[in-house]
Order: sequence, then C-alpha cells, then structure tokens
Amino acid sequence: MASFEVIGGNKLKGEIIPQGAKNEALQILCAVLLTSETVTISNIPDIRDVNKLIELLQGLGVAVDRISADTYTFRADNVDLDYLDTDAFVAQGRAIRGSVMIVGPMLARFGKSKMPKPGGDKIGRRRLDTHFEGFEKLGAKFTYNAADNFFIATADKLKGAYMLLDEASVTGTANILMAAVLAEGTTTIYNAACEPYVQQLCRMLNRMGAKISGIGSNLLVIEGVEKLGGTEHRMLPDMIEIGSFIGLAAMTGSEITIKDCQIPELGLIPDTFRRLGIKMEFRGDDIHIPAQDHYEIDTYIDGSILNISDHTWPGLTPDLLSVALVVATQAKGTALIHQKMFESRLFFVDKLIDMGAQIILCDPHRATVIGHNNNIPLRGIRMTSPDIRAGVALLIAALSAEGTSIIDNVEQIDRGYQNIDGRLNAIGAQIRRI
Ligand SMILES: CC(=O)N[C@H]1[C@@H](OP(=O)(O)OP(=O)(O)OC[C@H]2O[C@@H](n3ccc(=O)[nH]c3=O)[C@H](O)[C@@H]2O)O[C@H](CO)[C@@H](O)[C@@H]1O
Ligand SMILES: C=C(OP(=O)(O)O)C(=O)O
Repeated sequence: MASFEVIGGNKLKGEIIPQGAKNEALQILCAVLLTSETVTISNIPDIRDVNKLIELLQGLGVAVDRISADTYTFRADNVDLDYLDTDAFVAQGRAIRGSVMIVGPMLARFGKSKMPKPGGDKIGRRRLDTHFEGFEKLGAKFTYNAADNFFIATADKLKGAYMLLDEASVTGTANILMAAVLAEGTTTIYNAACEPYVQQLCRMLNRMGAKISGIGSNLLVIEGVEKLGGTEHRMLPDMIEIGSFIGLAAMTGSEITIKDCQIPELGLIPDTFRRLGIKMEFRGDDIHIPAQDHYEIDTYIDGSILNISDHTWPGLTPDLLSVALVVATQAKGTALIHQKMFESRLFFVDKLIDMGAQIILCDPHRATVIGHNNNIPLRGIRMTSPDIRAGVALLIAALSAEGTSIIDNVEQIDRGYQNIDGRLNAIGAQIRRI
C-alpha cells in the first residue's frame, strides 16, 4: 500500500493539462469488442483502472498496440470466449467497475457473456439491475449465481425493444446501448443517462456504423445494424479532474491555468465552484483561476443556505461533491452538501474534522460545512483514502494544511488521477510517494 507524504501550505502556480476522462475511457475501451476491425483511441489516461481494463481486453484476445504515450490501437478479431472461465478474468473483472461494460458488446457480438460482481469504489449500494433488465428486454437470458456472485447473459440473437430504465444508470445505459447497436430492429431507451461519457460513446458507435439518435438526451433510439467497423476516437478531458483542479486552486490560494478544458462539455461544474465563491476566467478553452486569499459562498435569492447536490446529467455529477465539500471548509459562509446517489460517500468528513474543519454530518447523505474564511488553516494529519474522490479531496486538504500529512492507500487516487504527485509537484506542490 503506497502513501503520500504531503507538506502543506505551499502556493502552486502554473499550467496544468487535464488527462483524458477515466469514465469515458472505460466505456470506449469496451466498445472495441464490437468490431473485428482496428479501433484507434487517443488521449487515454495512464491510470490504474484503465490499464487494468486494457489488460482484461488483452486476456480476451484483443490485439493491443501502444502507438504513443496516450494512443493505442485495438483489434478484436480473435476473441477467446474461454477466457471468461479463467481465474485471471475473474480477478480482473472484480478489480474495476468498468469491467461490467464488456457484457453488452460480448453479448451482442458473441451471444454470450459473464461477469463477476465488478469492483470500483465502495461508496454504497451499486446495483446492476438496470443493466441486466435491459439485456432481458433485448431478449437475453440472464442468470445470477449468488454463490460466487456471477452474472451470466446469453442470447441467440438480440431483438430491438422499447425500454424505460428504472434509473438513468451511466454504465447501465452504455452497456445496453452497446448491446442494442447490433440487435435486430429498433431499440428505444428512455430515461437513458446522457453524461458526456455516454454522448462520446454514441458518437464513436455512429462513426463505427451504428445508427443512434437522441444523443445528449434521455431518449435514445437505436436502429440495429449487422456489423460495425473500425474508427478513431479521442477522449474528452476528464471533467472530474478539471473540477478537482479548480478546487485545489481555491483551497491553496493558487493561480492555476487548466488547459484545453472543452468548456462547453463541463455542464454545471464551473458554476458550482463559482457559487462557492471561486473566481475563474475562461481564456479561450482554458480556465484561469486567480490566486484568492478569501472566497465567499453564495446564498440563494432569499438569503437561504446554498445546497450543493448531485443529479443525473445535466445535473451536477456526484463525483465532484467531495471536492466541493473540502472547498467549502475554507470559504466564508455555510453550505449544505447533499450526496443523493451514494449513501457511504461522505464518511470521509471525519478526517477533515480531525484536520480542524467545521462540518456536521447530518446523516449519511448530507453534511453542513461552516467555512473558516481562510482564518484558521487545516492541520496536517495521517489519514487513509477511502475512495477515489474522497482521496483527491483529502489530498487537496493536505496541500492547503499547515504541517505535514500522510495519506495512506493512495492506490485509490491512482485509480483515476494520472501521475498526480508528479504533475502537482511540477507546479509547486510538495508530495512524496512513500
Ligand atoms: C465507471 C463509471 O462510469 N462510474 C461512474 C458511474 O457509475 P455507475 O454507472 O456504476 O453508477 P449509476 O449511474 O449506475 O448509479 C450511481 C448511483 O446513483 C443511483 N442513481 C442513479 C441514477 C438515478 O436516476 N438515480 C439514482 O439514485 C444508483 O442507484 C447508484 O447508487 O456513474 C456514477 C454516477 O454518475 C459515477 O459516480 C461513477 O463515477
Ligand atoms: C465512483 C467512481 O468510480 P467507479 O465507478 O469506477 O468506482 C468515480 O469515478 O468517482
């Protein structure tokens, strides 16, 4: 288990380039299974979860070539279905959440798929019903083996169908979509998730020959096609990393320019941080955050307390609430952070309270944060990173704190942030991997 030793209190200064989007990458990589032709993907982040998924694809027989630091070609012309029965596959599937999205493409192209309960953050219940109910609507037979936690889906030929998803699941929508593109006839997915990750997947599938309309909405219509071909795809910058850097700049009073952000794809993210008092300027496609000694949380028109809560897209992504929460600890004013989707994602506030933050955990979903207006710095402590986004929030807290912090279990952060210590040290942070 690796740790970070963080010497806090330094102001950072400079430019930082966001990595390619982790959650988009996990979808896009699974889609290479839909064709026997070559798919070239660029801006792939070099992070643990993505590398593990690439290893899983290689295990399945996909030919993978790294043609530059962030660009790979994939060719799934010799897929080995027997690999699904190996211990290596089970270990790889269990390691990451994104592995579940091989089920849709495998089912569509080979009529068979299985998957152990996938990994990912332990942030509350993460059910997969939406995925498998969708496959069943397309005519697949689904069995769940409770003894070893295995999901199995088979189908002779998938048939297009109308479905109203029980929830707008991000990976569920991607999975069903990847099955539906090769189904016979028309599929309609209502209450579909429409995060930029899903939009990007739709665009890539259309370039491969799929016929998907309604992209960006919660109503996707897919006319099935016989086969898909190769394509090229470039990942968007990671919007969660961009939001994390905005929060980092505010908490450390730093002047940072985040390069090439694809600002129109960021939805409510910039405005959410603005409401927490963070000033930012769009310079072309860069986001410039000036050094600010103080920032003040907005209130609503009637003077009531700001509530930052998650929602399915185009609402605010739940993956940035931990960062918003840590930012509020040094703002002037009060905010209520309401994590609606996951019931175990706010428990990390214990560590922030130990560092001196004023937070009341109202219940598992809600925390009230009373900011210090930067008058009382957080104190460095030893802590463990419970999940990827709490991990980065704690790293931001440690970088702003007085003294030295140790953050254990930084593999959680490495799941989704590429060389974060190296990149932040390059703009003035003091982080040592121990
Ligand atoms: C690999 C990947 O892409 N992971 C992301 C994906 O996870 P993932 O696709 O696993 O998450 P889902 O969208 O399925 O659901 C997330 C949670 O929200 C709940 N829910 C979902 C939709 C809804 O309308 N109502 C509702 O309450 C679900 O029950 C679940 O607890 O989307 C999540 C929600 O944006 C993100 O946190 C994860 O980072
Ligand atoms: C929860 C997340 O990831 P995963 O779904 O891979 O656990 C996340 O990216 O914030």
